[in-house]
Amino acid sequence: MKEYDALWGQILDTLRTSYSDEIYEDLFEPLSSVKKVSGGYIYVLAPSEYVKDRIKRLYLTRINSLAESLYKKETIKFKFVLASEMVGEEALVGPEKNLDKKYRTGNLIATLSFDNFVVGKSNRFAFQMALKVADQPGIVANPFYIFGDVGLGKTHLMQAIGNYILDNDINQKVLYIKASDFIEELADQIKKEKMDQFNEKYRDLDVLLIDDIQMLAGAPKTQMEFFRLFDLLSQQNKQIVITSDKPASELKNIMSRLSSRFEQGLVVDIGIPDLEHRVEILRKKLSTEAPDVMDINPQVLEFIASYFTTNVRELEGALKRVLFYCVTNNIDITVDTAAEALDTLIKTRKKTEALTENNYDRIQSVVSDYYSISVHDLIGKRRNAKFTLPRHIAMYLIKNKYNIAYQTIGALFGGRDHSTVLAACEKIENDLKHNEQLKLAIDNILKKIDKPTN
Ligand SMILES: Nc1ncnc2c1ncn2[C@@H]1O[C@H](COP(=O)(O)OP(=O)(O)OP(=O)(O)O)[C@@H](O)[C@H]1O
Repeated sequence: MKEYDALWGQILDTLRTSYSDEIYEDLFEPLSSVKKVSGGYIYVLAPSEYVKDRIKRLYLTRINSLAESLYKKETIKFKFVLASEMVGEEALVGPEKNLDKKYRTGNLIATLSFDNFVVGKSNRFAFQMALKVADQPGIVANPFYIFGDVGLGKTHLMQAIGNYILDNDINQKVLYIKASDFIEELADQIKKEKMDQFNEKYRDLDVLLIDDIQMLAGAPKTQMEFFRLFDLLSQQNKQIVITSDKPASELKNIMSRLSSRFEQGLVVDIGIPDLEHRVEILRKKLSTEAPDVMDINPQVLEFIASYFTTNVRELEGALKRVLFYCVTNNIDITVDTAAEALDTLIKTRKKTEALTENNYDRIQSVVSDYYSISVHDLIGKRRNAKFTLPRHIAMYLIKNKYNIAYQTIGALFGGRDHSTVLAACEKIENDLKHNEQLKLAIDNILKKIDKPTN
């Protein structure tokens, strides 16, 4: 068994260097060690259907080819299974469940529905409107534009619209696509001179769901093509749903006739869920993914929700980690064991949060130093040019370096609102085009910010 563990360790090391930290942490890190070797297969426990399914669809071929090149003694392949499938030998070696049941036509994932979308203050309006759009596609709001920060449920809501429409009328031609895949597909079809096929596929749709539209930035050809498609579909009242990480007016490098079209319909945002809402999301996840531990102490859920505050994907990941940790170690799920399971994650989060917060502080202190004013005045209310220029520069630098929401930056400057920060950043950006002195000042400030402090 040891040599199979070593092989699996080697494969994990290779995967860690091949994929982004996010993919590694989300999919590979939660996998266990080798559980069993039988019939030419190495069995590894996956913590959830989600991980198992993604590994199988996207990474199994790569894992097996790594196994082939690293292990020469015999042909050996990997299988990823859930703990529940490990109970009976037969369940393991018997025919696999049809995982594709989870997927349906048009790239839709059947499990992303309105039913399991937990509603709270931060997403209530978006949810209510999504339901109306799904009920009367092409009529209520077209396009329907959903924006919000990473991992807050935009894709879930968009997919739920698609699923609902298909549930009502199986003949509807619904397609979900990520904007980055749309760019790739278009480039590919142009290369293969198959634009007819491309047009046929997209212009024939009843419902187009396009995810992460900000990815079209800097792809002018795709934007032109998308613009044509958008006009064609909307003229025929075909429903278009768009998601983005920012409001349409803040999209950069997207042609304005396109972004202004996005605002013609209805724009909704999804915010950060509060504690109660986050606990509810965890409870819902438990009820679908681990119903046998539904009687878990509510304090465990509160504990997890109190640390993972800004991203539902991370929140879910933390819950999965706790479940997996306790199941594999055969221990009760308590606040203490949850803390043990999440120890490294929580420490890393604290470190990055502290680091980033300090960096905002650092920008503020370097800028105030440079202009010989106090940080108090930099973030304060006084409005003469002596204070406003450095203030605007500091806001601009924080936005450019960390790309955090304007609202968040406003909070760092005495609770100023989103539009004040936006105007300040735009002003500096415009001035930089012709003001050499400003450019020089910002270059110097940046050098000071980047200089290591002891
Ligand atoms: N309100 C909610 N209720 C239940 N699950 C949710 C909710 N919000 C988010 N999730 C879950 O959180 C995970 C991340 O959500 P989703 O992928 O929709 O985020 P996103 O906003 O599209 O993120 P990104 O910007 O990275 O594309 C998904 O598993 C989704 O099902």
